[in-house]
Amino acid sequence: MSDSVFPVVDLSPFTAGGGGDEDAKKKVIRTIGDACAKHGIFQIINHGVPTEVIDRHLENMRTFFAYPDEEKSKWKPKTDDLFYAGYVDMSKISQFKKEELTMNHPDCGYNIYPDNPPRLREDLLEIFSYFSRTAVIIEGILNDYLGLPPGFLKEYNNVRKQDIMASFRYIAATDPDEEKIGVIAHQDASLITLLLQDDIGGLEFYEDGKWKPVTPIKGALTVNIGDPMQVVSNGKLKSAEHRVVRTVGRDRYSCAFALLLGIEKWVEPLPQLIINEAPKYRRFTFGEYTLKRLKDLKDSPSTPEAAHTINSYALRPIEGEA
Ligand SMILES: O=C(O)CCC(=O)C(=O)O
Ligand SMILES: [Fe+2]
Repeated sequence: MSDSVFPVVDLSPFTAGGGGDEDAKKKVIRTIGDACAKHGIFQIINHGVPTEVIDRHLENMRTFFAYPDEEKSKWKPKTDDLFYAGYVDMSKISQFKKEELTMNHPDCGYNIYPDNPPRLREDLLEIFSYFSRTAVIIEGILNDYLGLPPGFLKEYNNVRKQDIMASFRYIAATDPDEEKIGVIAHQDASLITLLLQDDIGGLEFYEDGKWKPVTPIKGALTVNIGDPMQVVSNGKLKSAEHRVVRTVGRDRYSCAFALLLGIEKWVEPLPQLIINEAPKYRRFTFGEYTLKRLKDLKDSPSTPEAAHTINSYALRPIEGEA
């Protein structure tokens, strides 16, 4: 089904109506948890987001990003705040070779919905709510894999209004010899990220000294672990380093849904997970972490070592990492 090294997991025991059988659920928990411990990334099928909702979203984004600049510019963010919404041409302000349309959780109080293509707002709301449901299922699976009390992570991360969905168009490379990075290597600020990519490919994860591609599978979603999940799990689940490489002659469309913490939340190794081992990270608030990430994005640290990463919070050097 996929020649990628990352597992493809059938989520139907958790998504098919009527409740899956317990053994099938246990198997899924084990496979997903082991994948997160080893790679920090896996793909899912039968994840509960209907294929037609996914196809419609990609079609909407192809239509929207093809509009002239003056149309898209009508939907630019109105503030410079931490949280923004709407259309941004990242290639004009950063090293990212992409345009994006960002949507905050509908309850967050700040959103910008382009009025074309028609029904875009309803479609965005629909796919957002599907993604949210699937991400919370994965959070529950990881909760059980870690042996936490039932619903513990859901309770810890109990406010949903800071979640974000961003849809992207990566601009096709024109020359095989040009720099083809679309998004530089990074780890996510989410607990969990869901990624939808079209058939172009280009998403790569760094592991064992190599960049390894995630082969697109129609209708599948890629899931990766972000920094706060690595910390709360005391390093048991791995925040996966990834990047996007552009293709010559073809634009690439993708969409990321981030299950995020509130900025006031403390992030620290959970007490249940440090009974028999020392904590690997100091505690910090999600707000502190987010501000430092944003500063790096604006100021571009001169060396990779100067950049703020999750290792900045390590209490001692983490094995295998500089
Ligand atoms: O476009 C993609 O496939 C990945 C985007 C990404 O890594 C991100 O938004 O954090
Ligand atoms: Fe990412």
